[in-house]
Amino acid sequence: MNFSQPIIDPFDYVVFGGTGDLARRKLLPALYLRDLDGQLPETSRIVGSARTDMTGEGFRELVEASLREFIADKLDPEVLARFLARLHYVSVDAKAARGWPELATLLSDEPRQIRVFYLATAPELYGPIADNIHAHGLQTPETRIVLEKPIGHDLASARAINDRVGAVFEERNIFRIDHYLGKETVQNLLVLRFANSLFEPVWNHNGIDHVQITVAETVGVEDRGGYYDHTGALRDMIQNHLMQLLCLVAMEPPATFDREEVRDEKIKVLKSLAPISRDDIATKSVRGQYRAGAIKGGPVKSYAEEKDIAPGSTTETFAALKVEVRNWRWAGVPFYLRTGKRMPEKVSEIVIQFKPVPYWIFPTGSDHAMPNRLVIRVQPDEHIRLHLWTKEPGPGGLRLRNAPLNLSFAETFKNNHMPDAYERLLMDVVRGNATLFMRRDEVEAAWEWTESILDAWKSAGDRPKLYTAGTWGPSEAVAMIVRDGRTWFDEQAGYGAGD
Ligand SMILES: NC(=O)C1=CN([C@@H]2O[C@H](COP(=O)(O)OP(=O)(O)OC[C@H]3O[C@@H](n4cnc5c(N)ncnc54)[C@H](OP(=O)(O)O)[C@@H]3O)[C@@H](O)[C@H]2O)C=CC1
Ligand SMILES: O=C1O[C@H](COP(=O)(O)O)[C@@H](O)[C@H](O)[C@H]1O
Repeated sequence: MNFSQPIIDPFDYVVFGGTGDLARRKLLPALYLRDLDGQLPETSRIVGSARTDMTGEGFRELVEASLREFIADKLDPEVLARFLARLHYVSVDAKAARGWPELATLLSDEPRQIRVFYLATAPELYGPIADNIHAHGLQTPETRIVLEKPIGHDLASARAINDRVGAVFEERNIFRIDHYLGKETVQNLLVLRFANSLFEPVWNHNGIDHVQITVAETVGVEDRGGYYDHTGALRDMIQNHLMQLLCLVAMEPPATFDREEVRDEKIKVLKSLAPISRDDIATKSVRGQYRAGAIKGGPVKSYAEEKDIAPGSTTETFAALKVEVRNWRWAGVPFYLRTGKRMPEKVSEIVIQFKPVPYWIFPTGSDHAMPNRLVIRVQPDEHIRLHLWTKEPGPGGLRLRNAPLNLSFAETFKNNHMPDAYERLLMDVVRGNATLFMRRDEVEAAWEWTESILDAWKSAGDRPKLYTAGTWGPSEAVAMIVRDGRTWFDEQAGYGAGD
């Protein structure tokens, strides 16, 4: 067993929605992996909860099957037995009285453990669950609540949830999760920017031409059509994950790594975003929806044919935006954002495109004089590549080649475990460390800005452009950036060489 992580304080983790997709695919495997790492104290318990009637034994079987499905290669029989023994199940209806007294009885066995209520349910249940926690006296001084994204459907519903949960829990005990903040490469953005002296002098409109943020997925909506069809890519991905990435790229250095200081700087970025109005949507936004196509050689159906999608749905499965951060540092530097389902590959990446040198002195290659570029690959094949011009070795003329300095996580940190984002975040909740979680004002500022786009699309009656599954979205997304004399970064296209 590897005790590489300090054991944390004993806890009871109550997962509402404990039988759902998120709990089975991410939360319970993450808790198992922390147990495997020796981080969970002996008395810590995990309580699954949902409306479905199920015995503790039934829940343990469900969880074991999930672990075998999602992390089979990490299963150790001794740890598995220990982990399963921590599991309990209580059938609770979030909106009714059923099950709450039983949950209270179970938790009262360990009144001194840190208590976490993780709400892996639809956001409409967050208010009722908070009320019931209060009504049944389940809160101790060391009780935290975790809210999954999306926090609401728009600004008004987000405020209503925040008000209702905030009436029961102090802000310091509310953990609004955005799992992108738990990704190693996303946390590393802060280290890259603020622990190295190299970048800061050019990390502004003097040194940077533009920024691209791409979060592409090969999957479609899978079994989540019911949720996705009234959500869409803007609400599902841009309002939260891409906004957080943008904040980490654009924020000012916080005075310390204190949670409030980091979050204070992020909110300033969100408040600097120029709204995208109805007049802007044609030039600054693209909505798309996939039609049938092929992913990695296999045919896939259209969005319209997926399960639980309303006939004639106009929900976007792809969105691209040109975003302006209106402040001194970023004046005139566009941030191009795009995200979509059924893209050719799963890749999340941030590209910082630097400006060219002021004058090209080399006799050849000027037509290829691609300026330096920093590529931060969030996932998969995590790496940071700084593309530089270099002399190609060899006799004769001076040949220039654009080649990357490559910091590959897999190679550089061969012996380190790359934890899943949820592993880190679930433990941060127990520790009471909210640095990597969103504060109320951040969520609301992100909604306020997102809503400007949703309103503009709605009032213009904007319909998504169809794109073939397995492509990079509608051609309008290419046109949006090409109009500015730029292109989306494509690593496969090569780095260019002058000769
Ligand atoms: N799945 C994912 O990859 C991600 C999901 N999320 C968010 O996490 C949340 C959960 O998503 P997901 O797991 O996919 O959803 P699922 O529909 O798979 O699961 C929902 C869970 O909630 C339970 N539930 C529903 N109604 C009630 C109720 N009235 N009282 C108590 N429990 C209830 C369900 O069990 P039962 O029917 O038995 O009550 C089930 O366990 C959503 O907000 C989603 O947006 C966020 C990021 C990624
Ligand atoms: O929050 C969500 O994120 C996933 C993508 O997460 P990743 O860690 O696999 O990049 C997305 O599929 C889902 O629709 C969305 O709700």
